[in-house]
Amino acid sequence: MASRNPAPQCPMATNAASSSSSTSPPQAEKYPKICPGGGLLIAWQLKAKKVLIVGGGPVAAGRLVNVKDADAHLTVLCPRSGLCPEMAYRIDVENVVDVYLDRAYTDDSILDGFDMVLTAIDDLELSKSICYACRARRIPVNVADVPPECDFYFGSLIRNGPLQVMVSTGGQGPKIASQTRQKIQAAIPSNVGQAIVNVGKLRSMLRKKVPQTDMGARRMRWMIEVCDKWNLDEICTMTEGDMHKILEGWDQGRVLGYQEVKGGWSFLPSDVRIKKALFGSCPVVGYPSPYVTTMAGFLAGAAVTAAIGLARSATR
Ligand SMILES: C[C@@]1(CC(=O)O)c2cc3[nH]c(cc4nc(cc5[nH]c(cc(n2)[C@H]1CCC(=O)O)[C@@](C)(CC(=O)O)[C@@H]5CCC(=O)O)C(CC(=O)O)=C4CCC(=O)O)c(CCC(=O)O)c3CC(=O)O
Ligand SMILES: NC(=O)C1=CN([C@@H]2O[C@H](COP(=O)(O)OP(=O)(O)OC[C@H]3O[C@@H](n4cnc5c(N)ncnc54)[C@H](O)[C@@H]3O)[C@@H](O)[C@H]2O)C=CC1
Repeated sequence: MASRNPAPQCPMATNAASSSSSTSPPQAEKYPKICPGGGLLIAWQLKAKKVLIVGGGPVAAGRLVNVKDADAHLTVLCPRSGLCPEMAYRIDVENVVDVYLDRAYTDDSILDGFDMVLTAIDDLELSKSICYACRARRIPVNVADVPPECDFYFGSLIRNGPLQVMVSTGGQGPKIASQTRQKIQAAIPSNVGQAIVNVGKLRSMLRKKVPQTDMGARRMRWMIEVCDKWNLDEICTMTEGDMHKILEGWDQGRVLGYQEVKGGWSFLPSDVRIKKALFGSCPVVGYPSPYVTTMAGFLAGAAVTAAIGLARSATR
C-alpha cells in the first residue's frame, strides 16, 4: 500500500483524550480521532465468489445489479411466478444469472458453499431464520428491510468505470444517503473513469519496466507526479504511444508534461484546455462555460437588435 488514508473528517467526532485538554497527551492532535459507530466501507472482491439471492422482486433485482457489477457467480432462488419483470429479463434474456432455481426456499442445506447470501422476500419469519442459518455457517448475510439481521448494509452508489463511490448512513437515513450521492455525483467529472483506466495502464507499464520491489517508493512518487502534472482531461487523451514516451522520462528521473509529449508550443494553452474553455461545462457546479454563455448572450443580443431594426424598417 502506498500511503495511509487521510483521516476522515468527522465534525461529530468526540475524542476522550482531546476533550480534556489538561490530561490529553501530545499525540492526541497528531493522530486521527476514532469515530466509533460506523461500518467498515471496503471494496469487497466478489469475482467468481458464490452469491445466493433469495427472492425475485424489485429489491432482489437491485441486489443482482450490485453483485453482478462485482463479477460474482450468482444463484437466484425464487419461484418463476414471483419474478418481477426485471428479474425475468436478467434470467431469460440477459442471461446474467449463473444458476436459476425455480422454487421456493425450503431447507437450509442450500446455503452450504455460498460466500454471501442476500434475502429480499416478503416473509419476515423466513428471512430471520435464513439469517440465523447463515450466521451458524459463518456466511455473511443481508436481509433487505431488517437491519438487525444484516452483517452489512448496501449503500447509495456511484459508478464510473473503475471508480466506485458508496454513501452509507449506517441504516439511519437512506434518503439522505441518496441525496448526498446525487450531490457527489454532480461534483465528479464525467471523464474520471477514462482517466483512471489510462492511469491504470500506465501504472502497469511502469511496473513491467521497473519491477523491482525496492523501487516501490520511487515508482509511487513518479506516478503521483504524473497525476499532478497531467490534468484529468489531458490524462484522458493519453495514448499507448504517449505512455511509452512518458516512461522514457523515468530513466532521466523526470515526468514529461502534456505539451512535451504531445508537441505544440509551450506558451499556448493546450488544445484540451482551449476545447474545455470553449465548449466545456464546469464539472463541479455544472454551469456552462463562461465563454459559451458570453458568446450565446452576444448572439442573442445581435439577433434581437437585428429583429428590431428589421421591424422598424418594415413599418417605415
Ligand atoms: C439498511 C438498508 C438496507 C440494506 O442494506 O439491507 C436500508 C433499510 C431500509 N430502507 C428503508 C426505506 C428507504 N430506503 C430508501 C432507499 C435506499 N435504501 C438503501 C439502502 C438501505 N436501506 C440500507 C441502509 C443504507 C444506509 O446506510 O443509509 C439504498 C441507499 C441502496 C439500496 O437499497 O440499494 C437506497 C437509495 C439508493 C439511491 O437512490 O441511491 C428510501 C428512499 C427511496 O426509496 O427513495 C426509503 C424511504 C425513506 C425512508 O424510509 O427513510 C427502510 C424502511 C423503513 C420503514 O419501514 O419505515 C429500511 C428498513 C429500516 O430502516 O428498518
Ligand atoms: N432497501 C431496502 O431495504 C428495501 C427493502 N424492502 C423489503 O424487501 C423485501 C422484498 O421486497 P420486493 O423486492 O419489493 O419483493 P416483493 O415483496 O414484491 O416480493 C417478494 C419476493 O420474494 C419471493 N419469495 C417469497 N417467499 C419466497 C421463498 N420462500 N423463497 C423464495 N422466494 C420467495 C417472491 O416470489 C417475490 O419474488 C420486502 O420485505 C420489502 O419490504 C423494500 C424496499 C426497500
